[in-house]
Amino acid sequence: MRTVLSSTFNILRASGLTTVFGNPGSNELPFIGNLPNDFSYVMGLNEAVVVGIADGYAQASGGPALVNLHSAAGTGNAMGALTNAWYAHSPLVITSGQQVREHMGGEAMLSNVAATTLPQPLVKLALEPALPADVPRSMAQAVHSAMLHPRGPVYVSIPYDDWDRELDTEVQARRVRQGGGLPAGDLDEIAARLSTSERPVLVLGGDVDAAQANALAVRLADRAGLPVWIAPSPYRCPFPTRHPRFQGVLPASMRGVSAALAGHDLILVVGAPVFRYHQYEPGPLLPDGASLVHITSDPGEAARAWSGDAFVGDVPGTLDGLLRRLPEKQAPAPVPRPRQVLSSGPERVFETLNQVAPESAIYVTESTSTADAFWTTIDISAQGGFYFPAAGGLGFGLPAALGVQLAQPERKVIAVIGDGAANFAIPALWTAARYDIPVTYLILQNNAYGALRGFADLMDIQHPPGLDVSGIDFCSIAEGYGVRAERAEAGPHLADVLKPAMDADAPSVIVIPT
Ligand SMILES: Cc1ncc(Cn2c(C)c(CCOP(=O)(O)OP(=O)(O)O)sc2=O)c(N)n1
Ligand SMILES: [Ca+2]
Repeated sequence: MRTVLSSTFNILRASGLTTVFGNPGSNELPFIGNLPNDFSYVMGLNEAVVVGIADGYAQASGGPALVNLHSAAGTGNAMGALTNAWYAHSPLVITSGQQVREHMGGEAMLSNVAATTLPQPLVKLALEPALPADVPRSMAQAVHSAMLHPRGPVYVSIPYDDWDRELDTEVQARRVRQGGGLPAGDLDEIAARLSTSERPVLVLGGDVDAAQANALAVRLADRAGLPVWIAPSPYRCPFPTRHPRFQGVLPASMRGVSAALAGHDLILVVGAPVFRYHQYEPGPLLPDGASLVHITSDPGEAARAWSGDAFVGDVPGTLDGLLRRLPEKQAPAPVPRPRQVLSSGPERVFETLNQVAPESAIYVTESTSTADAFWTTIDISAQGGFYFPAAGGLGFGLPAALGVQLAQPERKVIAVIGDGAANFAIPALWTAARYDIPVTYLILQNNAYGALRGFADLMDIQHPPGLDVSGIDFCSIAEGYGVRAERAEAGPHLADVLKPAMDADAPSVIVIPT
């Protein structure tokens, strides 16, 4: 018998969406209780964990991820994680169970009263089908919308009495393809501006890594002899950090960006907003004498940028188009930057990771005050080697590391989490143990919201409350969720602890006082 449920499963199967990341309520049982044998369910103990796992999975797999949340309360719990998914252009297909249609108007318990407005503005599309027969088509629309550039989360609220309704016709799975390369005239103009500028510089954003275009970016930098910066507040790593042209991550302020790029006459930004500033340090938007060309697949980023001429097109196609227009000559290799050997706790941790982590390791980080030390020290060369909460919303690292590991089982995922951030989604450790997902977690324990101490100084705010998070025994908490844990010092023997933990095919937590 053809039902809304069977037809929806056919649509999901055709889209490769056979893993459901969820946390259930009674509204969701008719859906998850009838999953076909080729579907699986990955549970998080709250919806922030569920969406964090799905976000990591979607980003690391390059495809959509299917989420199932419980009505309004579950959607509300997920909103923090959705801020990150939104800014990471993460294609999440979020379904939420709705009360039966007869109960909705009177707001019976577990009614999602404002289902299509509740997740706004953090979804591209929010649907609640007007009739049961439209659920399968709505699901197909949601999947295509999530995957069309600019990609992003979508939301479908489904009354739970829809699932067993019979359907007269089967909704057929459809293919939707999207073009997107820049017109030849635009590519000619950008290539000409690159060729005629005296001191051009390349600034790359996370969308380059999301588009699997790092190698194209390296070829462009080498061909045109460009120094390369990563755009402020990176959520992915678009360029090898040991490449001789790599200069570092741009400071996340107007004054900082202009100071770092001073002396360049053309700034070519690819796959990043212009720019994701963070700390407010007013100053010139561009250095004297500089012009900016901005390439993005997101019309919203193009429209709201503070400066530059923007071209909306897909990142790989544009990089490839520019390469075809630049002379074949290889610019002379620059002198490699001297490696700074730093000795503070976090730097020693990152140096140790360079020694023991495999080349293909993937870092998921959420340790805000150590970000500069991380980018100064860590070796990241492989595509898809780094994930950070795109909106800075804490509670990403612990669950997203699980999603990344599920999507990339052949690569080692190492999560570096601040002792403050760890508390925002600590129940993710239960999922790590339950599904035996072998992430190695490093919790850097400085007993403080270290980044906020820095901001308090920057903002000249004396001794604000709420920055002390001392007294947390993460080893007991981890063991309580079923994950092996130990403490280790950031010193010469750290490798002796990290190596066996990383080699073990099981999750582990290593707490490092810093
Ligand atoms: C959901 C959420 N809540 C609060 C914050 C504010 N916040 C907070 C609370 C930070 C402290 C992070 O402390 P940590 O221990 O994780 O890392 P550091 O000590 O290295 O800064 S950084 C920051 O922006 C946030 N970003 N996201
Ligand atoms: Ca901390």
